[in-house]
Amino acid sequence: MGNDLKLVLASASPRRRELLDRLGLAPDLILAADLDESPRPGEAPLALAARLAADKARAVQGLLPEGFGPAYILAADTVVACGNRILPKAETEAEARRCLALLSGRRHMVATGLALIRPDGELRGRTGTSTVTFKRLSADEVEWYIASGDWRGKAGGYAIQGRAEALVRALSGSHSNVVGLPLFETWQLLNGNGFCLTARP
Ligand SMILES: Cc1cn([C@H]2C[C@H](O)[C@@H](COP(=O)(O)OP(=O)(O)OP(=O)(O)O)O2)c(=O)[nH]c1=O
Repeated sequence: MGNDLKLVLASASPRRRELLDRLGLAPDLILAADLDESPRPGEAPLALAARLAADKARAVQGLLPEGFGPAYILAADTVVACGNRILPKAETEAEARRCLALLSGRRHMVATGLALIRPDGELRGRTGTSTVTFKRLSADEVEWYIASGDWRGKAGGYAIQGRAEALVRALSGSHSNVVGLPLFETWQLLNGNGFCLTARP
C-alpha cells in the first residue's frame, strides 16, 4: 500500500533533502512553512522538537496546491540542548560564540522530531536523539570555527557535517539525527505508516 502515493517534504533544509536522497527518495514536492520556533516557557527539548515538527507538517498541509491529491507530508525539527537549556539556531556570530562557549568541553543532546501526515490525515511522530561531546575548545579553535561560517542557521551554532566534526570527541546515537533527519526513525515512521520504502528502489 502507498507505493504510488506522493511524498511532500515540509522543509527548506537542503540537508534534509540530501538525507532523504540517501534512501533513494526524491520528494514529489518540497514546501516550507515559516513558523515561530520559540520554545514555550518550561518546554522540554524533546517536546519542542516534536511540537515544531508537527506544526511544520500541518502548516505545509494547508499550503498544498489545489488538486494535489493524497500525499504523505514529512517534517522535522532539530533542537540542541545543554541540560535543560535550549540553544538557539545561530544567526549571528555573537550567538554562535555563545553556543560554542556552552558546548565546549561538555556533552549535549540533539533531538530531531519527525512528523508524518498520512494520506488519511492522521499525524504520526517519532523523535531521534543523540549525545554529542565537544572537546574543550581553545580560543584559536573557536576563531577557526567561527571563520567557517558553518554555524549560520544551525541549531546549537555548529554543523557536525562540516568542520565541527573535528572538534567532536564523541557521538552516541545517530549522526543523521544531528544533521537534521534521523534515517533509522525516518525509515520506521514511513514504513510503519504504509509508505513502503523497499517498494521504491
Ligand atoms: C546540530 C546541527 C544542526 N543542523 C541543522 C539542521 C537543521 O537544518 C537546523 C535546525 O533548524 P530546523 O528548524 O530544525 O530546520 P531548518 O530551519 O534548517 O529547516 P526547516 O524548518 O525548513 O526544515 O540545524 C545541522 O545541519 N548540523 C548539525 O550538526
